[in-house]
Amino acid sequence: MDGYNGTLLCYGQTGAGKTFTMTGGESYHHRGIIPRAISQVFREVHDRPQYAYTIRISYLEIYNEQMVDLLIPGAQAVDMNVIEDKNGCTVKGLSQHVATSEEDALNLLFEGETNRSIGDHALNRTSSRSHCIFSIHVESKSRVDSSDDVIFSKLNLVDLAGSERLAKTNSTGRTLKEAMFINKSLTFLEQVIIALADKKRDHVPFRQSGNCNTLMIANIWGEAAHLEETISTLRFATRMMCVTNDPVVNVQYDPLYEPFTDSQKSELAKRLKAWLDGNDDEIEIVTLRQVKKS
Ligand SMILES: Nc1ncnc2c1ncn2[C@@H]1O[C@H](COP(=O)(O)OP(=O)(O)OP(=O)(O)O)[C@@H](O)[C@H]1O
Repeated sequence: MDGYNGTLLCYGQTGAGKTFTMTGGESYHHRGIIPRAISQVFREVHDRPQYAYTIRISYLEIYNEQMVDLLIPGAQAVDMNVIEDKNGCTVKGLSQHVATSEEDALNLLFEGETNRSIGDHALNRTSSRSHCIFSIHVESKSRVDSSDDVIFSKLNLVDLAGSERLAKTNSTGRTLKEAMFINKSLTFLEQVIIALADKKRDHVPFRQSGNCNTLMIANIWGEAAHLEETISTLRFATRMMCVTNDPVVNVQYDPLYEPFTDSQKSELAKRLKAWLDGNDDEIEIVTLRQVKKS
């Protein structure tokens, strides 16, 4: 709520409880981190009337190396690119939906959930076959001070697909192909974390994401049969703990609040008068907002 980006991700072997942690079980009592985060965000919005907040939601799935917008009905892999700007990485083309209440945001979560790719294998009947990123975009502006600063931040809630030993999941055909993509992308993630954790390395094999508070939840399946996977997850978590980050607040100047020159003011006054007289219907809400400010 204060302008820092945050990422929370669940990592671990298939069936260890990542989706259960992130989204939750069927009852309200077992709701996961995403619905809890949504509640908390709207509670904070309510408790901070001195700020005007706009909350937007996006829900991205990465399935077999293709990006899918889960909030577009009949979601297909559409044209989206990852672009990097000073606020970090953004997916261009991914839809963002304004949520004015907790209920709106939960509906978007459920809508996205129904579009997710789920498969069935020996270790999990409802295994996520993709990586999913539910993002809460927060934009805020003070209502009380005269500053024109707008603060942006983003909370990414990430449910990674599970790492899996192909022999254990008896995967064949489509499930096998998915598993190979999942394992490949998790290997890339591991390489990035190893590089970020190693202070002596100056090359990181991906974009440096930099300004994000990051928390990883390591999900394990605590049975002897899964000891090997548990050790591998804990080893990865240990590496993750060595990564340091330097989060910053994302502030931008709102160009809509640029002060007007005298000639712009008189032009606006003329157009406003015409609009009030019913002779000019081209004035938009944005213009009225500018006028109010000036
Ligand atoms: N703490 C828990 N309490 C009760 N049930 C749980 C718990 N954790 C996981 N489960 C159940 O175990 C099963 C597997 O969990 P889940 O689908 O969350 O695993 P996952 O790590 O997301 O697996 P995958 O990587 O294959 O998607 C689900 O039926 C889930 O409801």
